[in-house]
Amino acid sequence: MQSATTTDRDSLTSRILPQMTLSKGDETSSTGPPALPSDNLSAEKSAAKRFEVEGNAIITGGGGALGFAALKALLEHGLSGVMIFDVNLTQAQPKIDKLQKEFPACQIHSKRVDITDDLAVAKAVEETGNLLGSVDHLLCFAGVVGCQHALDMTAAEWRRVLDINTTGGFLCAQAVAKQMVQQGHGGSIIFVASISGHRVNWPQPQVAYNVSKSALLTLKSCLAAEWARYGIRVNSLSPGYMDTILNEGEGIAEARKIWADRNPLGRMGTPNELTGTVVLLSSMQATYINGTDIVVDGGQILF
Ligand SMILES: NC(=O)c1ccc[n+]([C@@H]2O[C@H](COP(=O)([O-])OP(=O)(O)OC[C@H]3O[C@@H](n4cnc5c(N)ncnc54)[C@H](O)[C@@H]3O)[C@@H](O)[C@H]2O)c1
Ligand SMILES: OC[C@@H](O)C(O)[C@H](O)CO
Repeated sequence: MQSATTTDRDSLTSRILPQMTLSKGDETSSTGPPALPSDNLSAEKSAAKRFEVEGNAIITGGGGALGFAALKALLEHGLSGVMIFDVNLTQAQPKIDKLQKEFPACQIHSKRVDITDDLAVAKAVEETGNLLGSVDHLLCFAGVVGCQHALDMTAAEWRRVLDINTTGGFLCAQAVAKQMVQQGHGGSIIFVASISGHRVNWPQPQVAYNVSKSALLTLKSCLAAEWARYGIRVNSLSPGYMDTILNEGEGIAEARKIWADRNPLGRMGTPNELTGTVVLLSSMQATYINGTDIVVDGGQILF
């Protein structure tokens, strides 16, 4: 049997799918998958230049350790403008101001946004589009961890973790995808999942966290399949144990030792060891990478 052509596939899709409610740009994208990105892969672009990151980004949790390291790396690779959404910018704002001085040609903005608030997210994404001229990348770093035994888990704590880590990611992706569809030239969305989405953490009990990250991996796959027709690539990365404030605090010293002992490289990772993957997925080198997850864990999940 012959495989379905693009036209067959689109006609099938339009019969089966409910009507999309996206307004501007939707009709132009409904005739088939987007063409290859203009001349960005042409021979005159050197291999190094293909790692350049074009356009503007929203980074949720950009005030945190991993999000901030990613932001700096993206600026080093050519990002034009950025808006950080973070619920707590108190510690981060002086670092953000310093970064603006290091990269005077880039626009670096931050906004206090709770990513679980759908109306606030939609408004903030629209404002960002108006301010920067476009939103071409979304990187979802905002997240929280919680360590409770399943038998002690309250409904409120379960909902808090899922709401921030999973629903918050969906709300940001949906608002940004609507903006990207209107812009008409696609974009890149990256969720920050975790090795916790792939397997159960040890020794800490983290049922809500693990479920939230596992759901994020499925969310990434679903959106990658749905939004490729708009030129939007959706991927995720799964860090292992990184040395950030998320993994500090009372009583965690023993766990840190266990994590390092069970890692083939014998140590936790640093925020900068994640940035290469962030740049790769955001760059023109990744135009055919869609719906995948990249584990950056020093081999933690091998043991
Ligand atoms: N550090 C690790 O070992 C590790 C490993 C795997 C995955 N991750 C994931 O990476 C991401 C970043 O981790 P990190 O180590 O930088 O942690 P972090 O605590 O330094 O940063 C998280 C940021 O998210 C923000 N945030 C929390 N709730 C929010 C909300 N409702 N709205 C907006 N912002 C909110 C926080 O204010 C903070 O700035 C998280 O999603 C985390 O689950 C971390
Ligand atoms: O699985 C690794 C991370 O997601 C995280 O650092 C850890 O589980 C938090 O305790």
